[in-house]
Amino acid sequence: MRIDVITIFPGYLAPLREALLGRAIAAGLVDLDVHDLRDWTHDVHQAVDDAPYGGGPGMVMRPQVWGEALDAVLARDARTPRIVVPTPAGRPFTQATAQEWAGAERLLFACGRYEGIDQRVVDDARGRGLPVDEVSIGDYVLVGGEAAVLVMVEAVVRLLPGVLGNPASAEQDSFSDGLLEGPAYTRPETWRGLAVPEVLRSGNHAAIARWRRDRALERTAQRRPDLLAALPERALDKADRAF
Ligand SMILES: Nc1c(O)cccc1[N+](=O)[O-]
Repeated sequence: MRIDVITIFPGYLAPLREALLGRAIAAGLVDLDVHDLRDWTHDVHQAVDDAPYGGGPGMVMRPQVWGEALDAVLARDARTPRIVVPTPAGRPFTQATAQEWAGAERLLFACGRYEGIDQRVVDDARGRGLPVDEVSIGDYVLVGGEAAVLVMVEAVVRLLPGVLGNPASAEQDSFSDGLLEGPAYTRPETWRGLAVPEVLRSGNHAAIARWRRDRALERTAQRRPDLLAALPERALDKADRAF
């Protein structure tokens, strides 16, 4: 997978070259290119924004600069990318989104700042038949899209074949089966007077699996009833319903 990121703060994306993601790049599973949007400005001040039409607070990122940057970065590789624009006005980014994007040959993240990118940049890309996703990682206000890119790239890259040491862990993660993960424990058996649930030390794998499923159902019902309501009928077996 090739990943391009266009931003006015390239240094913000440095963590993408650390740890698991860094190892995926070193192993050749991911090609990462981070581009400075200001490389496509032509004025001494390297201006990337301007006042919004219609007035109002803040500044809007200029279409000319973004258009040139996207054209140049698109031309760097023959593979057509899914263009991703992180924005509070986007559709929610979920584990399903990460799984969908993990199948893409190329992702191109366009990081907006200020009040966002002139809408015509997205409209022009879509008008040329390019897939553009405007997505949000959550209902809160960030200063720009870079933090969202760190989140989304990690969620996607960990799903790529060969990235995780144990692929099974991706299948057992929270959300992968539509439920939140239940509590986890490790040694010692008792810590500050708190003991590990006996079933987990029983060696009875069927009982352990049932206990874990019940804790996941319980936690999801308590913390994210919306996820439980969204589960397809077939996702809950008879034992689940008895829970
Ligand atoms: N929430 C937010 C924002 O305020 C600015 C850029 C991107 C996002 N987001 O992806 O959620």
